[in-house]
Amino acid sequence: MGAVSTGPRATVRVPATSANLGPGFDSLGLALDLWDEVTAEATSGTAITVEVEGEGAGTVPGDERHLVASAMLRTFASLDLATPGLKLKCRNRIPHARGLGSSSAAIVAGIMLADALAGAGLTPGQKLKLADEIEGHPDNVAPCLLGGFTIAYSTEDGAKAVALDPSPRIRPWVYIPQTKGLTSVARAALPEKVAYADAVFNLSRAALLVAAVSHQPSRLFEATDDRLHQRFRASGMPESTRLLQALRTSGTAAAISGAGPTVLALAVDDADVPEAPAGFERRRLDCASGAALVASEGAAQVATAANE
Ligand SMILES: Nc1ncnc2c1ncn2[C@@H]1O[C@H](COP(=O)(O)OP(=O)(O)O)[C@@H](O)[C@H]1O
Ligand SMILES: N[C@@H](CCOP(=O)(O)O)C(=O)O
Repeated sequence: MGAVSTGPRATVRVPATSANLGPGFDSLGLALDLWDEVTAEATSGTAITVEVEGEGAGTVPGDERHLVASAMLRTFASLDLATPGLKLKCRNRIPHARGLGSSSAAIVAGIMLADALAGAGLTPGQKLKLADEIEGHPDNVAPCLLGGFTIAYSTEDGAKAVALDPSPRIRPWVYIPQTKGLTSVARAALPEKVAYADAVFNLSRAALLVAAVSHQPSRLFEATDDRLHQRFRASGMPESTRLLQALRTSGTAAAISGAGPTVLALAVDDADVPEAPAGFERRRLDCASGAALVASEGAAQVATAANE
């Protein structure tokens, strides 16, 4: 087993993401222009400390159980490297447990930081595979890593993805509620089986969505409809469900963002979207590029399975 030297420091920025986009359950996702920034330093000893500013301050763990730290540990282990002491500083802007991919952003940040501190040179495909293994579904980690609009899929060799440029005419809006909802809880509400007709419905809408997001935004309203997951989760997020119905009744292309409870609306050009109801904050966000290493110093390249 190798070791990471003491002293290297790296900073990454990772975007929020909106997964599913209606019909593309566990596959489609969009990177959004709202970022967490995390700095990690390898220190002597084995202590792991985490300082958090913004979202999650005072609530997320300050030790190795912190999601960025645990993703780093997992990455070092996959590289057959002993974990060094770690000092993490997180500046968080992505709201937690709202369906905007905060956990995927934390996981991607951890993988990228461990890769940078170790000088391992993991490829985007290797990072995606590892991120999916940690997160359990690939649709947020793919746009977080690759940016833009992504189609992610699972294979026997792990998750893979294709990234496409969303049409520049698309303007994402998010309606973020004050109430939280954990993805694990929303996943537990899903049935084991779905009706064949509903599967066919979603297949056609997900395929249409790829065309609509890429170059035919006039189809977005029809393309964001879903029959596989939103209805089963509705009782767990009644206010978001009411908002979703109101938006769609007004002709706005809208879906639950990820597992909710944020609602995503995709407007075209400068079309107006309805005001937020009480209890929600409405924000206009641009589509975004993927996670980036913004600073790195002192990492010596070590021999690992990734670069041998
Ligand atoms: N930046 C972060 N640092 C530490 N933990 C985080 C971070 N982001 C998310 N988490 C953990 O993940 C949980 C939310 O994950 P999840 O239920 O998947 O919702 P979402 O990813 O949609 O925000 C948080 O309650 C927190 O425990
Ligand atoms: N496909 C997943 C997406 C979860 O996204 P998140 O942002 O809510 O973590 C699901 O719908 O469960």
